[in-house]
Amino acid sequence: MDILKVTNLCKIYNEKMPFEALSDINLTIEKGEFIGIMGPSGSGKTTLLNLVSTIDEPTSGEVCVDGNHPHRMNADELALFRRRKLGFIFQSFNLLPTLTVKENILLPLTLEGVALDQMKILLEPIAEQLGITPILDKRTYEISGGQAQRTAIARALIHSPKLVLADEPTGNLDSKSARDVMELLTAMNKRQEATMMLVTHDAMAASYCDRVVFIKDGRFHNEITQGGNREVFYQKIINALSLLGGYRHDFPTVRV
Ligand SMILES: Nc1ncnc2c1ncn2[C@@H]1O[C@H](COP(=O)(O)OP(=O)(O)OP(=O)(O)O)[C@@H](O)[C@H]1O
Repeated sequence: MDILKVTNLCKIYNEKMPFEALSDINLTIEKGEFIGIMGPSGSGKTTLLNLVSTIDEPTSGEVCVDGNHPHRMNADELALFRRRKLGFIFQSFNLLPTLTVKENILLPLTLEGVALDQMKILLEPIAEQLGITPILDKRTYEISGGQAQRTAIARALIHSPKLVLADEPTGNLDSKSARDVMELLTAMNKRQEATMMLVTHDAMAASYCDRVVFIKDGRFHNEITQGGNREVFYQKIINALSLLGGYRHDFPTVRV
């Protein structure tokens, strides 16, 4: 079953000079799949994420999430669609500093008016799985980067969204925390059958995905699948990136 279907997606930015940032992108993500999107700087990854997350409008083409066409919705429908169907994980965590870890995680349920006892039932297992039960009452400035990202993952998943969108989730983490976060994301992907799309420059992070799609100059370039061995997949990703011809500094060749 398709959770995300992107059809002939194009984006032309139209400021002083029209610029085609995304051309004719087709992408299908099946239920439970964990997909990475990679490509050199300026290749259109953020543009694609912004169109799928409905932050921006396509020039042409379709985005379909779980049978819904968000770009055909009015503002109220779109707000509900984002809240119910999507989960977001950002490089900068985007937690609210005035709230505790627990309040941050519960935010999607609070907005939906979920009863307190139901919130507790949903919170306990996810906090346990992510190892953040002891810090639930802390404020976000009292926790580490790795703990902040685990909090953000809990918030993104607590309402069981159809599609989780992650934008460089390891970008602000040291390599140990980055690895921990990717292992947790993979575990949550498997356990909750959460469908995930991750945009990253980091080959280590991408090696946790089931499939990596490469884009270049706004166009689909190629894709590779993991096949069960993450170390081998990491090497395949590094090879694919070198063939893509991005700038050397784009792609850290460290850490498996
Ligand atoms: N608002 C905008 N107006 C005009 N051009 C834009 C706009 N946003 C992005 N672009 C251009 O579109 C292209 C794709 O940008 P995008 O941010 O999607 O790339 P990216 O692959 O995410 O890059 P990076 O890895 O550096 O974040 C780039 O050439 C960029 O300069």
